[in-house]
Amino acid sequence: MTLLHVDTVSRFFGGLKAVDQVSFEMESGTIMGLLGPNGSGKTTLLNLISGFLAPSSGKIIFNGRNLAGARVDKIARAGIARTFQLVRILPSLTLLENVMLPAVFGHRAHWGKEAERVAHAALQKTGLGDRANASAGDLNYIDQKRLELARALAAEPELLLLDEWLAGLNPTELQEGIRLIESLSGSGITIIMVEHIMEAVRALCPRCAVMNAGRLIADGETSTVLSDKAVIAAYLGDAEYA
Ligand SMILES: Nc1ncnc2c1ncn2[C@@H]1O[C@H](COP(=O)(O)OP(=O)(O)OP(=O)(O)O)[C@@H](O)[C@H]1O
Repeated sequence: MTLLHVDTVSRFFGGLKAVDQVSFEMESGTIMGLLGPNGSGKTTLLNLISGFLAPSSGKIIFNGRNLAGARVDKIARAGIARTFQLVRILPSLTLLENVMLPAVFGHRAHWGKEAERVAHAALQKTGLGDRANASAGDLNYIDQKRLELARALAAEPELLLLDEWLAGLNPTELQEGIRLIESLSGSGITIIMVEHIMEAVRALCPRCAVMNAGRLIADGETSTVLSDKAVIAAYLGDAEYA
């Protein structure tokens, strides 16, 4: 079943085409890497899908409904959650309080004990289960990233958008992170992951799409896409192919 259809979506900032007529579809339960050089429009595209920005034109059809331009809270309720490149945890709250908020305001709008159960489950999945009452402000970098992911998972999304969630991890943490995303994907969540770490893309994503200067320049089987001339040129900055 098609879960997401991004249909000729564009977003301009003044004269800059940050996202330019991008189209793709995703089947439910699949995982896709979203690649591209710095400034190519990847985060803007995630912002458009998650409602942090409205598209200048085009449709974003999720579960059959066009969500283009809808408010962030409506999109979260519809079943889309995301992580941010710079983590957005609430340092003055406990880990549990951090994940309770999306459990309440996310896809299934839980209350009371049920919200607490979902929040605990999200902490458990990300390896923070035994620290629910610790202060988020005391976490080290990897644990902040885990909490950022737990917040997205507590919203119980059907579509999870990861914006360089693996960036900055050491080699051991990276392997743990890859296993964690693998298990999420195995549990049926549909995932788009913006990622620069090719090892992770190859390990996790049978499909990847590549952006350059706002346009989608490739979309297909990962090893084919990564050996595509235009993709290599985009990464190397060769205007002839890019
Ligand atoms: N709010 C904004 N206002 C103006 N320009 C913006 C805004 N957000 C992004 N841009 C511009 O849009 C283009 C695409 O940026 P975007 O952050 O989406 O790229 P990216 O592929 O995610 O890059 P990176 O890999 O460095 O995160 C860039 O030229 C950027 O400067």
